Amino acid sequence: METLRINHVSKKYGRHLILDDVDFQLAPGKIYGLLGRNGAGKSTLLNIITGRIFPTTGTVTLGDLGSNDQDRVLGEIYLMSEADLYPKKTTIRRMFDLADGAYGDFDYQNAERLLAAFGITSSNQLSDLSTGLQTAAKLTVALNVNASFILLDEPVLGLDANHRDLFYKELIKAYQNKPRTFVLSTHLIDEIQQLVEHVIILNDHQVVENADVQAMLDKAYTVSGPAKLVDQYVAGLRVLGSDQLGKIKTAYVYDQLDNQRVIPDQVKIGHYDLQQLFIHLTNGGSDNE
Ligand SMILES: Nc1ncnc2c1ncn2[C@@H]1O[C@H](COP(=O)(O)OP(=O)(O)OP(=O)(O)O)[C@@H](O)[C@H]1O
Repeated sequence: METLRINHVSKKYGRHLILDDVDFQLAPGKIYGLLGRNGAGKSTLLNIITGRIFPTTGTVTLGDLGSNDQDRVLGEIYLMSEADLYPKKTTIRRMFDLADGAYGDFDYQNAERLLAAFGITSSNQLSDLSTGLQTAAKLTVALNVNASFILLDEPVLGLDANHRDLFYKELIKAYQNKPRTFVLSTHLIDEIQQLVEHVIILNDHQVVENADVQAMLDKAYTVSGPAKLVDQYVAGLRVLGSDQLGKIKTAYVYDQLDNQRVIPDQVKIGHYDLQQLFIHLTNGGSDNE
């Protein structure tokens, strides 16, 4: 399997810049999170990667396939999105057949098993299902399609907690049975923190973080205590934001701590999670500093 490269992609709608020089790679067999606030450009980017929208500048390439091999590139990428591309009255069985026709080797048996777990059958029409069960049907296609890169735009839209839990377990199962690259674009960051290995964060039209989750969390420290001592301790470190309650300040550091720096008794060091990190990286400096 080969690496999918998003090369300096920019997108403008009229004078509005939606994506600005977005450049990153998707390695084979890895689970990614694509995160960004509402309107950050995630769906636009996923649509560009799957050839549904053209970029204004930049390219998407797979391995050493050239621009003449666009069909082969697109044949390796599947996008599940909220957009309803199916004609009215399409049955789920027909969705399976379409995925089989386009990508070959659709796993009908596993798909039927998963549908049953979601409480639906393949004779159901997509448009007759509730929002959550439409998502479940689309996820069933996505987890059983024969593509090397599976992009999931809002994969848990409308799913209840039980069905979200089922989806996360099935995603791991699908990945373990046949390692492929999955990209999850979701706002439920807490729920995917354990699932994704690598995160790409879009903010203000650009990629502001592109790193392994563990490496990110390893430098996400809270430093709390009397404001003056906290300020002294974090001087020179990258601080994303801070909260202050009375005289107690908490600074959100995103940096390696300096082992040589003595931690004063009244200062406590802790960790914060991916969701907090996301908020601080994308809040446009509106912290209570
Ligand atoms: N066809 C279009 N014409 C003009 N502007 C568009 C078009 N499609 C998207 N946009 C704009 O591009 C921006 C990014 O939209 P996009 O749907 O990619 O964001 P997103 O990160 O997926 O957002 P959300 O998390 O809310 O779904 C938004 O400001 C949106 O209004």
